[in-house]
Amino acid sequence: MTASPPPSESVIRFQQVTKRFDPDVTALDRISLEVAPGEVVVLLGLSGSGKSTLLRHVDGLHRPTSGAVTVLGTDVGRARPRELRLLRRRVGFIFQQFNLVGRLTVLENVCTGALGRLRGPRLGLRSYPRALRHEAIDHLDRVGLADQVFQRADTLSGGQQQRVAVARALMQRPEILLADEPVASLDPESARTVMQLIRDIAEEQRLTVMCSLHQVEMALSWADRIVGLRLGEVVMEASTGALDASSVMSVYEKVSAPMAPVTAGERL
Ligand SMILES: Nc1ncnc2c1ncn2[C@@H]1O[C@H](COP(=O)(O)OP(=O)(O)OP(=O)(O)O)[C@@H](O)[C@H]1O
Repeated sequence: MTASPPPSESVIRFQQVTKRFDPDVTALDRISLEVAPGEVVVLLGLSGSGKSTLLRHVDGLHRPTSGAVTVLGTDVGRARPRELRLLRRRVGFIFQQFNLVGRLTVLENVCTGALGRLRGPRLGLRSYPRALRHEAIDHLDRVGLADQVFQRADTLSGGQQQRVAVARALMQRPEILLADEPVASLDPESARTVMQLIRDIAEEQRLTVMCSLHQVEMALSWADRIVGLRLGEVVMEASTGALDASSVMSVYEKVSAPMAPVTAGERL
């Protein structure tokens, strides 16, 4: 399959990146990838193919074993802890399980997205500056939850909780938005709503988005480009306009396990 031409100016660049967790587990295998500003990229692949590991390199939660990851000009492999903290402020992350604090209100959960911009810890909603609380309400309005601001987060539906997580990520004023299977726990209708919301906001704010998904049709209608991973390697990379569902399904071909050596005893 023909790879799309590399973007001229990239905000995310993987150069021959290998990640080993131990000598037996190669999670990423010589990955080279570039993502342009404002691009929306979906990672597809079987469970264990390396999607989460790749995403976690983009905000410096992992460092490469070899090769280089450069994100918004920061060399993730060489950055000092402080530089990584600064990078993480510029990168929002949305997770499958939302990761909200259930006993806090929706508004307070969203405010926590701004903690990287504030000095010192915060305790209670009123400890956040008023302007910031208003900013949080604006984001909740954008995700359609302005009437739920004082609800406890754990009383909301899964789709609503994920919209709160989107609002919380926006409080970071991110330049890159990462999403790791953001709709895997949602019913189809809520999944469509959340994905459309992320896409619309990404366009409005010119965010660069990298998202792992398991839904091929959704990926095709949603992304600008699809990157297919298998056993930590990029096995497909193309803009969605050049793809159909059957060509994408090749990413999911099972890799047959290596043949066990036949012992002399078995030959007899
Ligand atoms: N912290 C870790 N320590 C050891 N091995 C890990 C660690 N994180 C991931 N792995 C291994 O790396 C490989 C890739 O895992 P990863 O979670 O990136 O896959 P994935 O494509 O995101 O899977 P899924 O779709 O199930 O989330 C797997 O073999 C996994 O077991």
